[in-house]
Amino acid sequence: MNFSKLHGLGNDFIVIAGHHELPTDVDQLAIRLCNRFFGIGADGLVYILPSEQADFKMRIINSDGTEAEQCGNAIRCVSKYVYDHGLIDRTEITVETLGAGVQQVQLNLQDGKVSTVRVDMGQPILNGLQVPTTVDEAQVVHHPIEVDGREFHFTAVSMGNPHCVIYVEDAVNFDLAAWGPKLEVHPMFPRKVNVEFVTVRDRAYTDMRVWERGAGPTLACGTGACATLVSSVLNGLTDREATVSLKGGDLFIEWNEADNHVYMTGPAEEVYTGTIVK
Ligand SMILES: N[C@H](CCC[C@H](N)C(=O)O)C(=O)O
Repeated sequence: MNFSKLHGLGNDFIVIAGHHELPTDVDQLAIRLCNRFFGIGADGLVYILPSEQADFKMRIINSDGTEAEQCGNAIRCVSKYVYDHGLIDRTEITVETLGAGVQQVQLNLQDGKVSTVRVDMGQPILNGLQVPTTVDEAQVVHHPIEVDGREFHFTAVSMGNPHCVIYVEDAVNFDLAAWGPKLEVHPMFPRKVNVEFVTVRDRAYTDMRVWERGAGPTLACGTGACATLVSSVLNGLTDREATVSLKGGDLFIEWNEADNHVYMTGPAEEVYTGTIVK
């Protein structure tokens, strides 16, 4: 079975196209192939499948075998793959996702290949029970949460997948491993959660480091960057357009006031193609 290895700011994926449905053991396949010593190594396994409501369907399986409803960096990688590999010849395409509906995607070319991608990530979900969290409020903003005797305050945002955004003094040097795993599985999040630690530098620039649900510390998280911008607007900390600077690089995020949609712009790169022999 052939695959391609692509990444969005170092958040990397094994991409498989040409199938009509997920293999029944896709969870075990993702665990095996994403292993960075015994497999190919990646944060996730992505299938490009046919769709009845969009140009393509994307399914994303985390490296722990759990399926995610949406993935911002992966949708940019999928969009690059289908254009660069000649599966489509348009630069405005649509991609069906499991948990965020059909997304409009704009491809920006350089020397005939996709260099950056602008994705309409849809409307953020802010209702506490719908994110989901156990907090029954219309919006969960600066809400207290305690882990191991330390109190944080978080803002909950879903981009199809759940996010917990926490503001800290120095996100770049924050001890992700100490607190990320505990918050990921906190009982306040019925479907677990992606955790973003953020430091706002000014109204158009934030630093963010992420502990991802089902994948751990990644170099970048597209949906997490969208959640960070939405949270920062709700907390009065940034304007509706800002750069979210991640360990792997920068994403430009806009939360459009007119249509309430969040737009994410960033790169996607293909590193190699290969064949899975077992
Ligand atoms: N681990 C995430 C899925 C990948 C999201 C991230 N890689 C992105 O770019 O949005 C989850 O379980 O919700």
